[in-house]
Amino acid sequence: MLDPFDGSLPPLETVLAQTRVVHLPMRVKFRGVTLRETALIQGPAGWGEFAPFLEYEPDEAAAWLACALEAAWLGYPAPLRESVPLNATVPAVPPAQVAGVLASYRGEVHEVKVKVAEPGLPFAESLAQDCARLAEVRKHLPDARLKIDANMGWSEDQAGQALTALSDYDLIYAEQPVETVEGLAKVREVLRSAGNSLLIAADESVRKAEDPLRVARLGAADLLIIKAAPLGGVRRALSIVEAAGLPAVVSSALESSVGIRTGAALAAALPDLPYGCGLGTVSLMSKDVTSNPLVAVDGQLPLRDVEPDPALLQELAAPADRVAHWHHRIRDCYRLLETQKP
Ligand SMILES: O=C(O)CCC(=O)c1ccccc1C(=O)O
Ligand SMILES: [Mg+2]
Repeated sequence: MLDPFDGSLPPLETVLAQTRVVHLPMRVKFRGVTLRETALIQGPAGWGEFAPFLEYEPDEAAAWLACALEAAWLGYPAPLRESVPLNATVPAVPPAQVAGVLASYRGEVHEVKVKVAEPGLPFAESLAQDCARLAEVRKHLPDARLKIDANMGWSEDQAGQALTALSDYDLIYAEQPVETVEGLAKVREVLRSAGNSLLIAADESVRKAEDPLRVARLGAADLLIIKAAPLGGVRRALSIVEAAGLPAVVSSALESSVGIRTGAALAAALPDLPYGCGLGTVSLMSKDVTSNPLVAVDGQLPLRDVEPDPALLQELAAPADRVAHWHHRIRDCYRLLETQKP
């Protein structure tokens, strides 16, 4: 694995001493989360964010720590652009809430990603809700580019049906309709045989895969969704995109403005950026660690550093038992990174 630290991580005790754990309340529930718990780490190059979801074990979370340490100790590769085009993200909300979500994005919205296939409902009902949600977005934004994210929520048969129905909303791509790489390839093939040119994007098949390049090798997707943290940092994510040879869209992992800044650095360093990136999720939160949140205006996210506000870090600070839990996570992940050293 590419190791930007060249075998020498910053000392663990320094990392722990420079870590702040915060609670960020969500405006709307997203991926089942109403309160986002995340750790911010300050190093000589700036701030990094360590935000693996609570259920992630160290084997998965270690890459997220590598990303945070890279941001805080090494900084970012040179940017190729000064701002990054974004999509607005609409969680799986009822149609009546769509206007409110869209209103939380500042200025014009040109591209929207809509979450579909929310777990917990029978397929037909969930598809009817997805159609209603997309129709509502289309009603408010007749000219926007729309895309969907199913987060592996469909079987192959369901995906064929759902994508055929949802193609009526003129989508630019569908993110991770099914779970497996083979499934993505099959769904894509079925669509093509039916004369449907809807593009397929791989997300979980890249960020949760042992081999993130398998999707590209098997021709299972038309584009990749990439996230800096689960891929082990900006430099490693860039090398994966280069090796894959597919267009890429950078997306958030529901971080504060600090983690969004890392995503922006990744997006800004990509030679090609054909779609809006999913880095607008700060707008789905009601609090942030800075009074100057890294949000897009008119769909463009400016590339700038983010400095958490000490008063906000204090106000949003997680209780002591949660801090102890995150120190534990960091220790476990750090040990794994040490053993993964080349
Ligand atoms: O891509 C976006 O528009 C927002 C980010 C997003 O959807 C997301 C955020 C956290 C975890 C997973 C995902 C995902 O893309 O599946
Ligand atoms: Mg996704």
